[in-house]
Amino acid sequence: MDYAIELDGVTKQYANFSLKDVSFKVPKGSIMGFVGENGAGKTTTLKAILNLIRMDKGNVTILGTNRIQEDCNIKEQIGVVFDESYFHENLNVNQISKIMKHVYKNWQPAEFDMYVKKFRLPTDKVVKEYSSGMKMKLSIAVALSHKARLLILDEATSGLDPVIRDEILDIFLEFIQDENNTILLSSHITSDLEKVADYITFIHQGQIVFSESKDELIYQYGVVHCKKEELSSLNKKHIVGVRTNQFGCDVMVNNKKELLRERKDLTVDNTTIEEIILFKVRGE
Ligand SMILES: Nc1ncnc2c1ncn2[C@@H]1O[C@H](COP(=O)(O)OP(=O)(O)OP(=O)(O)O)[C@@H](O)[C@H]1O
Repeated sequence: MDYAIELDGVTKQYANFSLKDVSFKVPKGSIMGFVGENGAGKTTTLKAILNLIRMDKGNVTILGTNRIQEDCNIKEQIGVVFDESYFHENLNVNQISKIMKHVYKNWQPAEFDMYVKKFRLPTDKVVKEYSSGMKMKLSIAVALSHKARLLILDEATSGLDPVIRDEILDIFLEFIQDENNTILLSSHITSDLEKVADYITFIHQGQIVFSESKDELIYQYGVVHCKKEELSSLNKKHIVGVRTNQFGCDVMVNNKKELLRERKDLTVDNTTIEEIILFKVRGE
């Protein structure tokens, strides 16, 4: 398989936080959803990928190079959206388009105008008069208008209303119809990722908990409801987390097919990405 991004043992130590030995791969032609709680290390990981911070250890290969800082051609092929706006506050969209022509060799003014209309961005206002959602849409419009092959988006859809979020998710799905295009998208909104992601990488306290195909996760994981006294009879190797309540236990398992082969008496319910994450983080 061809990969757009490969992280191998990426480590970064801050005073009160460390990214520990982070390794995962983003296959070309796919959307990878990157999830984790506030402060789990998502932005730090994305910055390490883009060489915006210096890693203590590890290696990142992005679009085939591990020297992104020296490779302007590769930089041109990456569209980046972080949650802060990086456009000058006194510019309007027409002025931004003129500037971008000098930043990107492949700047597409007509495509940019199309996104400006689609995202209903006001052309008569300057950036400082934009709402935070408008600023986010502007960043996404720019990222999509220079023939990028890879989009790296940090919480890019989080501040947007459901209608425009849905439109943008459809644009992302369209973008990866070209199998050379890839998206790495961090988000708290797991329903968005359930809609568009092919793979999910979950980071918790600076460490990767899993990086797997979304369909496999949903197909393999499930929830067993049982009485507390039945818990010890379940094969431990399948158990990811347990939550007890006044009626009994909910048990997240990671191989429902095998468990059902071993225990024909059990019923295993289907689950969601959100539930898997909650069990991993908050399960006993
Ligand atoms: N430059 C820095 N110096 C010291 N600590 C930092 C620095 N940048 C980030 N951190 C710490 O690293 C941890 C992870 O931050 P990061 O922004 O990567 O999390 P995140 O998963 O993106 O969170 P959120 O979902 O809230 O954006 C936090 O505890 C943060 O305070």
